[in-house]
Amino acid sequence: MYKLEDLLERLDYELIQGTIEAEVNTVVYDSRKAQKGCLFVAIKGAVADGHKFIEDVCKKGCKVVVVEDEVCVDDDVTVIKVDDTRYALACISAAYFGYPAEKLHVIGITGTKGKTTTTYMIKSILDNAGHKTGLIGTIESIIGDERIPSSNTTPESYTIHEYLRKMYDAGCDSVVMEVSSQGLMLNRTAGILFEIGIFTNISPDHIGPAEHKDFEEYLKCKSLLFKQCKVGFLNIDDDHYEDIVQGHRCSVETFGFSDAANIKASDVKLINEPGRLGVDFKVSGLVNCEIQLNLPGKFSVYNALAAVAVCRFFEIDEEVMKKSLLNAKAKGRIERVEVSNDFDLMIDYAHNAMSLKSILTTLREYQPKRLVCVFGCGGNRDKRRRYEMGEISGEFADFTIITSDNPRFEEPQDIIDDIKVGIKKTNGEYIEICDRKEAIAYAINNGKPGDVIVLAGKGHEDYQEIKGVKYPMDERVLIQEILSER
Ligand SMILES: CC(=O)N[C@H]1[C@@H](OP(=O)(O)OP(=O)(O)OC[C@H]2O[C@@H](n3ccc(=O)[nH]c3=O)[C@H](O)[C@@H]2O)O[C@H](CO)[C@@H](O)[C@@H]1O[C@H](C)C(=O)N[C@@H](C)C(=O)N[C@H](CCC(=O)O)C(=O)O
Ligand SMILES: Nc1ncnc2c1ncn2[C@@H]1O[C@H](COP(=O)(O)OP(=O)(O)OP(=O)(O)O)[C@@H](O)[C@H]1O
Ligand SMILES: N[C@H](CCC[C@H](N)C(=O)O)C(=O)O
Ligand SMILES: [Mg+2]
Repeated sequence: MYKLEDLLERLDYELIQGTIEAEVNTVVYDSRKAQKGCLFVAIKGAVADGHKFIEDVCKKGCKVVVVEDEVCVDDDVTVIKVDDTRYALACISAAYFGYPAEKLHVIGITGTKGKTTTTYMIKSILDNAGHKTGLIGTIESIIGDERIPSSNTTPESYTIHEYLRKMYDAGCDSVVMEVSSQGLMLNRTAGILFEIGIFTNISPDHIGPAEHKDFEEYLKCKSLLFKQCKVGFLNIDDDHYEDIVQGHRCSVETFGFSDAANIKASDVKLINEPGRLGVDFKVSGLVNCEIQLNLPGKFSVYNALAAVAVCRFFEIDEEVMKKSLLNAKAKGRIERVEVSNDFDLMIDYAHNAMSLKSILTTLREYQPKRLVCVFGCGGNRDKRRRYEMGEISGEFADFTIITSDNPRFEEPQDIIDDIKVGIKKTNGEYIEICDRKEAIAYAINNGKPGDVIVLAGKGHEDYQEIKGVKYPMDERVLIQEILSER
């Protein structure tokens, strides 16, 4: 049992009725999980308002409700009023799980692109150096040997503290987590003092009715991380570096190609050898060494520089760092799959115009004979992605194979038709093959020496979602089937 007073110790609140001596057995923020003796936090969400379920949770035996609005409940229920129930949920959850964030080295990464890739780089280095490192991000959360698939990049605060506690119990000493702008905005990480905060980059994204109202708000949310970390490692080359760093409350170290960077990259060499599409570069400033990556492009250099900064902080042995970075990879992030000695194939998670442009322009620098892009777009998602990705692929790939992604509740052909509107604005050559496996087979079976094929959009996903059902579909498996059927 937990004493309410203890759960509220870091929160400003008003006791409306009842007593802070009350005891509760669990904390819930979803009425469907309410049970006898629980504390319920009422959250106003994008779709529902938790306050509407208060009568229901009280009927189920809830002892304490934490609210923003006035509510009418029986006298035996304690009512706690706060300004922001999401913030309250974060404070209460931290207390409920025994403040696990304070028992771990917590590294948070924010930015529009590169978060997932950089978390895996850092986890791999720390683990190889003898730390035991948990991970929370877009693909999954990793707690010791357990891997839990994610539904959000940065989960709700309750889940974060639950996972951090499990990590601590599993013997982890550190955790690296993606901190999305929505996570910061919605107080999912409120109350956590990150030991390290990392900023990769920012460009317009996640702007829309369910996300941020405009770029200014998006920018402001990302900068919040540097008001709640001890040390910040920031990309100084980003156009919005000054905006992000403004108002910071941490010590700052910068990375980038700029001369002003504390950790500076130079002498970039793009490597295109049989079996290795990568990049080598020199690091100078606070760290002096040479790094080799088996990931292509300048953007991979940025992700690695952030990891190098973390290594300096943890005093990681240089050889361990270099070896770990050479082997670093994240599932579905420019993931190279061996299909032929003649040409390369990558699985990538680019699912909007910005990331598709970044992956295609990066691969173009390696001067492939042809750059072939296989992609579709998700159904029931922003339609602009379709026109824009069509245009990008038409402009930056030599040949596009338009196919299906997760059609969800839409007709795949309608989505393809939208993509065609974009691609037709360019002179880009394309064909459409709705079935994703057939599309990939076409790309592989028509691969020519020197080609680079990108399968964009599904990255780590191992399913295809059609009309509410997730059917197994892993591009790695499809490729093996295609190769064995040849
Ligand atoms: C818009 C948004 O951020 N939605 C997130 C949010 O849902 P919500 O709080 O708005 O939920 P809601 O359905 O309106 O319900 C409000 C409250 O009523 C409660 N409720 C609801 C129904 C009921 O019967 N009883 C009840 O008590 C709910 O439990 C909730 O507490 O809280 C949920 C639980 O934490 C999230 O899973 C959900 O993320 C959705 C799936 C989402 O798509 N979010 C995106 C915008 C997002 O957060 N993305 C970022 C970045 C991704 C990236 O890096 O690209 C992320 O971190 O994932
Ligand atoms: N530093 C970077 N700058 C620009 N593009 C990048 C960078 N790192 C990776 N990318 C590209 O963006 C895609 C997504 O990368 P990653 O998953 O690491 O980013 P993320 O910030 O976690 O994105 P998301 O918000 O989609 O989860 C990659 O597949 C790659 O094409
Ligand atoms: N978080 C993104 C992922 C998209 C991945 C892509 N495969 C799709 O289904 O559109 C979204 O849900 O819009
Ligand atoms: Mg991510």
